[in-house]
Amino acid sequence: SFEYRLRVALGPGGDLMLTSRIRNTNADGKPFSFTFAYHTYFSISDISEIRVEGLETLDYLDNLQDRARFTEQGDAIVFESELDRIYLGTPSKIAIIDHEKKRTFVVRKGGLPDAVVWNPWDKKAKAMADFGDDEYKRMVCVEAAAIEKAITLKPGEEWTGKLELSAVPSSYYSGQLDPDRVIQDSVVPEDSVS
Ligand SMILES: O=P(O)(O)OC[C@H]1O[C@@H](O)[C@H](O)[C@@H](O)[C@@H]1O
Repeated sequence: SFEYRLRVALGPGGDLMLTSRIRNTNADGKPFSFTFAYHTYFSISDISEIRVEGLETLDYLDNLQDRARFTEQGDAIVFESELDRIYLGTPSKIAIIDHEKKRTFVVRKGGLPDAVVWNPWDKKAKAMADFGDDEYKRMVCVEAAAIEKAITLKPGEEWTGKLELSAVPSSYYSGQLDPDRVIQDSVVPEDSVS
């Protein structure tokens, strides 16, 4: 058995912080193992136009190919068909850049080494009962996760997994891959950036 506690905090600027704590409450001395993902869906202008940055050059398991392992080759993730991947050993910040809406979502995480990126595209969207046929065009799912290596807790041990989501106004400058810079540069006029 286990105890799960979720702390939800909304910051003054609208940032959302989720803190999950899971404790093994087994009385019989047995360990408890689990995998974890915050299934966060982001509202975007157009799935064909956005980029996900921060996962380039990383290895991923492809859920559409029996979790075969590949290495990301692009300088950002772009979407042109169904995609369902588990990126491994990811940095603590990932950016979802929506040029059309001039908005960047920044995902910050702790205790969660992996990141799932998912969009069902048209065929799977049609097959899902709780998902509109066209809704895949305006969403992307980026999940802070611990999947490749299950977390194992001894009795009494506790694990903490944190997620922080923020939306910042932004223009996308080609080649700007660091989410830190996206935040800092978001107020800099476009013509002052080389
Ligand atoms: O409907 P949910 O629980 O948000 O899950 C959606 C997707 O979540 C992802 O984590 C999975 O990799 C996908 O295969 C799955 O379809």
